[in-house]
Amino acid sequence: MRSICAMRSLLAASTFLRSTASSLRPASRTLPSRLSLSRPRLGAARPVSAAAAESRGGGGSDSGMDDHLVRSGEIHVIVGPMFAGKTTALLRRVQVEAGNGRNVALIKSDKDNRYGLDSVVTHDGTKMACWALPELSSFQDKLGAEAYDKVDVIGIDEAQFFDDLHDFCCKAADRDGKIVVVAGLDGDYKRNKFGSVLDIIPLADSVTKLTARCELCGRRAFFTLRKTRETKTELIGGADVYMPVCRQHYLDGQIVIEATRIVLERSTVIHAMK
Ligand SMILES: Nc1ncnc2c1ncn2[C@@H]1O[C@H](COP(=O)(O)OP(=O)(O)O)[C@@H](O)[C@H]1O
Ligand SMILES: Cc1cn([C@H]2C[C@H](O)[C@@H](COP(=O)(O)O)O2)c(=O)[nH]c1=O
Ligand SMILES: [Zn+2]
Repeated sequence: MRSICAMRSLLAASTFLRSTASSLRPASRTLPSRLSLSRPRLGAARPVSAAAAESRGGGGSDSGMDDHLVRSGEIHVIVGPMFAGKTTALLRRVQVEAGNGRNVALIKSDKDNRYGLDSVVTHDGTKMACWALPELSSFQDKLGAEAYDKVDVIGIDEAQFFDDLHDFCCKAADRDGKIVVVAGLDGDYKRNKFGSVLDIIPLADSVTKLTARCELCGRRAFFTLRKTRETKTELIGGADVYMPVCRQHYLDGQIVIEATRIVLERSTVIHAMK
């Protein structure tokens, strides 16, 4: 009996909280055209803190209400092994958004110097101009506050190389109302999680895991095999160093690599003893 009463009071409390919450939530509405010109994407408006509104340059509106409204941000994550089409998907999404009149900005890690630092380039040569940055926190300063405020969509490539990915995505989507599209490796060549990519899954609206084709059998490839003996986690490279493989060929590859390592170590010892 006591538990039924407790359940009833919990239900009553939750009904109260729900009705209070909906009365606090502003109705979705169209922003003034002055804003919609530079910010065509109008998601559901929702409250933000005064400090957040201020940091977005949120002052200066006519109604006073506007200072506390911001578009709802989004985070979309694209993961998979190398050669799966992550960068292709990212560029396509960013180009569609730009075609819809949104202001877009593309960022990649400056660690990836494979094709120079001024553009993101796919493995089959499609290119788009980008900001190559050492860390995401420098983006707002690089762009300037005014330009940052006008950006609707932020694309991030090679996300595994950014240590401040989680913090940046939180701020960009939750505080600043940006659409953030993130492409990166979920796992490294050892199939361990890579950088902070997996840490942003709980923040995401959508997660897409792409697959490549196994270079050895043509089946779906979920993993990236490193072809060299280098063991550091971060090693920039393309098809010269890596290949996409299915589960079976990943495991076979690990056996071959391990066997090679043992043979090479033995021959070094034998050579030293001579
Ligand atoms: N083993 C491979 N070597 C070189 N290019 C490949 C290989 N497999 C696929 N590709 C090409 O790479 C393209 C995907 O490139 P990209 O979008 O840069 O992938 P990701 O960002 O996931 O590494 C494919 O459409 C295909 O043309
Ligand atoms: C597996 C793996 C990859 N890398 C590097 C190699 C490339 O420079 C990028 C991945 O590029 P892509 O756009 O996904 O093809 O990451 C690494 O440093 N360590 C690894 O284990
Ligand atoms: Zn295979």
